[in-house]
Amino acid sequence: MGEYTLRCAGCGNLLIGGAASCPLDGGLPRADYIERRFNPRKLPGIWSFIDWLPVDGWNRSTGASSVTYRSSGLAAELGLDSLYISFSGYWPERGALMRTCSFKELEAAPTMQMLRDRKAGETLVVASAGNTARAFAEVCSITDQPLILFVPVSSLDRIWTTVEPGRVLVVGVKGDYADAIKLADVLSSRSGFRAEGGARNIARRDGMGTVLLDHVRRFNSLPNHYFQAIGSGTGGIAVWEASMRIIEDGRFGERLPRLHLAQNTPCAPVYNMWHGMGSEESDFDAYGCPEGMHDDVLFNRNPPYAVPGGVRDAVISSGERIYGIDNSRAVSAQKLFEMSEGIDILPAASVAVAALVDAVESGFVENDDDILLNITGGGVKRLAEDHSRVKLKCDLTVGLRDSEDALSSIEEIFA
Ligand SMILES: Cc1ncc(COP(=O)(O)O)c(C=O)c1O
Repeated sequence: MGEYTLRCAGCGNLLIGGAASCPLDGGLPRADYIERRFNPRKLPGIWSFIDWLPVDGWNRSTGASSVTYRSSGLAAELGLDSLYISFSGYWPERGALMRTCSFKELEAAPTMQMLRDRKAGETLVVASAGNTARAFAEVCSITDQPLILFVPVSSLDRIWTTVEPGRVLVVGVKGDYADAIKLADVLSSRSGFRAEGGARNIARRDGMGTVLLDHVRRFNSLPNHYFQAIGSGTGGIAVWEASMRIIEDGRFGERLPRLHLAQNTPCAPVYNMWHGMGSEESDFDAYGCPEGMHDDVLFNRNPPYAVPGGVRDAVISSGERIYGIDNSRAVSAQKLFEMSEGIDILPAASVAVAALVDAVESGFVENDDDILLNITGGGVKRLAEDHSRVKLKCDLTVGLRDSEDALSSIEEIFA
């Protein structure tokens, strides 16, 4: 089981009592696991990495892992010798069994297990524009844990499960993802509720870090490059942290994989900040963000960019770059991937493919480099061939200004 002490990812200060933030510099909490060797166990899915997950137990019915394979189709199109694809989604022919079809399932399963281990009986509160909500709804329905989801009304169509929905309350928010986060924050500050925590949630990060661990388990070394589409960038931080643990083991390489993180322009706060451009809310309002994005799940107004242990530290420490991908490049990349690999992918994932195409064209990667491309979601069409989906009904709709009565009634229901 993943025994650890909690430390600040910035200054290394020991954090007590599951702190979400370092009192000295505000840095992200990071699990410092007692186990220093990479030693996957004979357990199903992500639970095989249990020594580096902040959980005591595991649940056989949850925890589907990503699948890593060596590409031939896309690799040939791009002239790459060693392109590895990490696929999070549903593609049983490759062994990928994530029925909610995105890497958010890697976050949901250990988060719910950690909550169960704590035995505090709290109800988890999650704000999401889609894929995260779906992942948590599925996992909580399987594990029979209560969950409250705050989802922008425009994203409600994305909330479905492949099992009978459990104790999941769906709150439709009249507003965008940022408004959903504000309302979730208000509710989770009340007694009996717990915020999921976003980038500050170590279970979430270490769950996503298993993408890198699966690559190392299968191919016995760290890749030279890692490509991913980001909104908050938490997956990038997670892979950086997992890589540091692997390097400490000493058997799989000494160099951190270079992080190539990609955002969908013009709604791209991390890209703007990295390139020294303004990232004011008003800039994005002027573009009407997230409207018109190739995938609006990639828009996060407040990413953990400058916080100690956050995205900026990860990219500086690992080297490489943050890409701005416009819709037309993302559309072409999606077609290229689906045609060459033979599986449908979520639009968000195509932004990472476009970044890889850009890197190849610009000479940022060599043909014989080991490259890990994270396809963060896919297989929705493939899933429809095997499983039916249950759309979750919206239990109530609230706006930022008229939320108090609704929040009080939720408190009563879940008290
Ligand atoms: C499929 C997919 N890829 C990538 C991302 C970006 O993840 P993050 O916001 O953690 O950077 C998301 C976010 O929801 C997603 O759903």
